[in-house]
Amino acid sequence: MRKINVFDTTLRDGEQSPGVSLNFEEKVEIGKQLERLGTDIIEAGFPASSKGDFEAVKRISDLVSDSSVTGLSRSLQKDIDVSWEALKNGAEPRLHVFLATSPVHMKYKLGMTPDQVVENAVESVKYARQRFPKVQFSAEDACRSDWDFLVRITEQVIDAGAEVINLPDTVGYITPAEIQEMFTYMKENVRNIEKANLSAHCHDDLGMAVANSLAAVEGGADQVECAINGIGERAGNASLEEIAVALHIRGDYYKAKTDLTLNEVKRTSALVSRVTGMQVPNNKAVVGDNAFAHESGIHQDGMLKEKSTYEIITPELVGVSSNRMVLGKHSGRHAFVEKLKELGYHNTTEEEVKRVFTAFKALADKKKEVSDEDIFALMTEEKLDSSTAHYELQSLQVNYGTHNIPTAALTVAAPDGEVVEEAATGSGSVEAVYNTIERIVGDAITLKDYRIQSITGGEDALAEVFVTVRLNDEEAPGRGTAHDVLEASAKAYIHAVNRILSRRAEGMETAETLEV
Ligand SMILES: CC(=O)SCCNC(=O)CCNC(=O)[C@H](O)C(C)(C)COP(=O)(O)OP(=O)(O)OC[C@H]1O[C@@H](n2cnc3c(N)ncnc32)[C@H](O)[C@@H]1OP(=O)(O)O
Ligand SMILES: CC(C)C(=O)C(=O)O
Repeated sequence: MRKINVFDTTLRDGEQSPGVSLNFEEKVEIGKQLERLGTDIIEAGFPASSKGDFEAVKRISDLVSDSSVTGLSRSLQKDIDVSWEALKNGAEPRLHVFLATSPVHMKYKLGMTPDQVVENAVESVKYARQRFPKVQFSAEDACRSDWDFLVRITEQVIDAGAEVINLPDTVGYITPAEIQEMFTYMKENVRNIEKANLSAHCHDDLGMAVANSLAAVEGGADQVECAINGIGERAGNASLEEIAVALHIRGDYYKAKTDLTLNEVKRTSALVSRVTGMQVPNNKAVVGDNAFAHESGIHQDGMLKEKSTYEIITPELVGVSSNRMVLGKHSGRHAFVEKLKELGYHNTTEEEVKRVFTAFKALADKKKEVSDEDIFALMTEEKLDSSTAHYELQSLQVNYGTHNIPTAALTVAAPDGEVVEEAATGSGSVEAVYNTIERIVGDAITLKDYRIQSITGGEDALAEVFVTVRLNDEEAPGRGTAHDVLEASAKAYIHAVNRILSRRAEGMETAETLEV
């Protein structure tokens, strides 16, 4: 296995993400975490760009000993001098100096001829080598540069003392096949290439930064430059975690590996996301919240039988505690029964599972994700309420408007099996529902207490209603759970009535038994 050096640029190119500006403490915290992650090189900033960046690069360079710390410099002696001041006390000071090599950059941005660019780059590398033990030269916009010009400048900066040559895809333009061919070309045509390592630094403008970095490795790159969560200028850099995990999982194909401590990946990603304020999308590979979540019934069933059916990366590999089975509208019975067991329901009958699964599917149609608390509520209803089911709500419709009298229409299965339809008005929607139930039961019912709470947070949370009602001389509490507040209110009321009727039936049974 070939070792690939990981050059992290979260603190330099990553900080160039529009809207991101890290203070001293934040940069140092990320620097320490990158060392824990095991990155070979940490590009801590651009020392000549500001006093703050200078101080942060200096602090990280002084503090970090297990990674080599570097800073970026233009091809100017004053930038190199400032970088030396920031990095000189580090364990392995290294300079990253760059100059553009593409026709468009040389002509319009730098106003230099190709010969002047070569001359200037060589001078800077020689100057830097008088201080730094290790110098990396980047040919900015290499992927839009003439390959033979790249060969020429590379040979000369290697002769001047550069030991790493970076060929960046500065504007995210190249394709995987092209970059692989370009690296192969450089390996085959640069006469002194054995004295230097080649590095790839890819941007994601066309969404190919990770694919291009891996293709560069196939073409012979010894180093990849990347950022945590793929942050960076414009659409960002290649994402470090995706490259590292791809090399780990597909080492059989790439025949290459990194020395990263992969189980620090998730923690590093979370830190960078929190500190930069750049949220990681849920569906982001490796570190997104959904990366180890399974929602559909067929996938969940496969996972329960054998994890490798649908999981090529174990969550533990990158420091995520476990995968997640999300119960939602696409889930099936296998995952549902597994969840019941996990929640401690070991002795459920097939009939119970069937009924609760039906209620779960109905809820999942209305709610994005069914939580453990929701399932507890459904099971509580099943366990406690099916035994007292005298009246059973079948459907409910409420008509409410600020200028109308609220009207409710309910369909309820009565204790004798008859399906009754009734309607009534009220001063509010809940009262209209309760007046309708009173008509169906055919007896005076008084509401003594009414309380409502949501079971989980969010707009689509389940509502739980608690009531106390009085029917003739008897009082009973009732509880109802539903996605809708009015349905939960109706269920709670009917539940209380059913309890009173059950109590009466039990009393009668006892009296009859006593008589016998
Ligand atoms: C591809 C990349 O990501 S490169 C890194 C980009 N990162 C940054 O630019 C962040 C930090 N930059 C800064 O803080 C500032 O741009 C500074 C301090 C570096 C320079 O600021 P200023 O002196 O105000 O110059 P400004 O940024 O406007 O222009 C850049 C100048 O550097 C020149 N330049 C650009 N690249 C290089 C280079 N590699 N070597 C030498 N000069 C360069 C430009 O031609 C321009 O020169 P000019 O003023 O003679 O036209
Ligand atoms: C300075 C270089 C490496 C760079 O950031 C780029 O070309 O994108």
